[in-house]
Amino acid sequence: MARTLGGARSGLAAWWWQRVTAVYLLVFLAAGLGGLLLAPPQDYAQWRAFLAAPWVRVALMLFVVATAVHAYVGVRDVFMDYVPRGGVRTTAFILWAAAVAAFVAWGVVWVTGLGGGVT
Ligand code: HEM
Repeated sequence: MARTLGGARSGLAAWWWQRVTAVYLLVFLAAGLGGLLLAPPQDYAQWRAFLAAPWVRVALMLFVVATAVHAYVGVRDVFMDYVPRGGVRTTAFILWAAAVAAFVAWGVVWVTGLGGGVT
């Protein structure tokens, strides 16, 4: 019984994380695209200053993390629903986790390098 409840809770947590991250992704994209359309940086110097602003970097880093959590949970759930338990499913989990980890590593390098941060 306890195990059944635990399973239900972890499924609920995954469901919650996927929706919370989906909301952030939608708000980030709408606000980001809307803001850039309304007041686009006019030249290279303005783009650099914009991308170097701490709040922009925090928002972009959250975007990378939210995308990673959202994509990891969502695709993992697809594997759990459609791939039978066993070696193939385990291999799929490992490959997918590695791909998402690589994406996060790339995102960290990308965001910290914006505005000439690593030069
Ligand atoms: C900016 C990017 C993205 C946005 C705005 C977005 C948005 C959403 C939204 C609104 C949902 C529905 C959530 C709900 O049912 O309550 C969803 C579900 C989902 N997303 Fe994303 N998503 C994005 C990127 C991704 C990526 C990169 C992946 C995987 C590689 C992904 C995989 C999924 C999966 C598997 C589901 C669940 C579908 C289902 O349960 O039927 N999403 N997404």
